[in-house]
Amino acid sequence: MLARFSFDPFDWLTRPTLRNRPMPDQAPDQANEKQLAAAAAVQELADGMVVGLGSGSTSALAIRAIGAAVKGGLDILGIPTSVASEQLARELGIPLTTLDEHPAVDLTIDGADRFNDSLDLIKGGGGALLREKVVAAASKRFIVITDASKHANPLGGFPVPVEVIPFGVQPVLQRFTDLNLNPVIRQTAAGVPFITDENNLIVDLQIAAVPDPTKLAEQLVTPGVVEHGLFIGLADEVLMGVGGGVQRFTAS
Ligand SMILES: O=C(CO)[C@H](O)[C@H](O)COP(=O)(O)O
Repeated sequence: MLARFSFDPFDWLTRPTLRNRPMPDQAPDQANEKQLAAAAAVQELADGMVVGLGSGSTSALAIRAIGAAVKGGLDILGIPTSVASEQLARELGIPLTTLDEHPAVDLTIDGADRFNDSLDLIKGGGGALLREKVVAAASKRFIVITDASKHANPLGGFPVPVEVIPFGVQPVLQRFTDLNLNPVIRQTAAGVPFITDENNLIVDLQIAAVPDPTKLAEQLVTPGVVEHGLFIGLADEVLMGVGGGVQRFTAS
């Protein structure tokens, strides 16, 4: 029988769900950095665009700014990457569409849990990585918005989420344990497994650093895994709020 729990330095992450996740305590600077990055990304929108709407607290700020722009006359269609983002976009009156109607997305704006100088990302802290990756991969341009705490070389300092079908979770846990990846099934505040918008489980790999994201991504491909939170070669730019401004990282 696999041990399901060990010391969890990311305990806050494993408890709440995306839908009811309280914002972890964040310094005013961090909140301001997120706001600056979100506002800068929204400047890139233009009439007629199909826009991927990311998930998480930074994306929510961008969605709010998009909602205000739409009220002011901006003519776009949004494709949300989670149920939570869809609810927020609807509340704000942002017209929505689907990948069935628009399989090519002009621009997606989404947050990240970590990024490195190569613009490899760890995503899925909110459990929305599957839809996020589908939308990012369908996008002509993918802009990531973060505060300064998300920049990490090597990539790491945050668990790598993996979305797994419930039927296959035990063999997947066994494989990841054999690879010394310290897998833990994500739990909600109520102590039951977190269920994604696609009705799967999230297994968080509690590893300190990901010096070779491509190698780890290859190791994660095994039956039962639907997708993982390593976004490699997808981001075109990261807009990182830092201090009172925005630092722009571009893919080389
Ligand atoms: O990948 C994500 C959700 O699945 C989020 O983009 C990521 O967790 C960043 O969230 P926040 O902006 O709240 O820090």
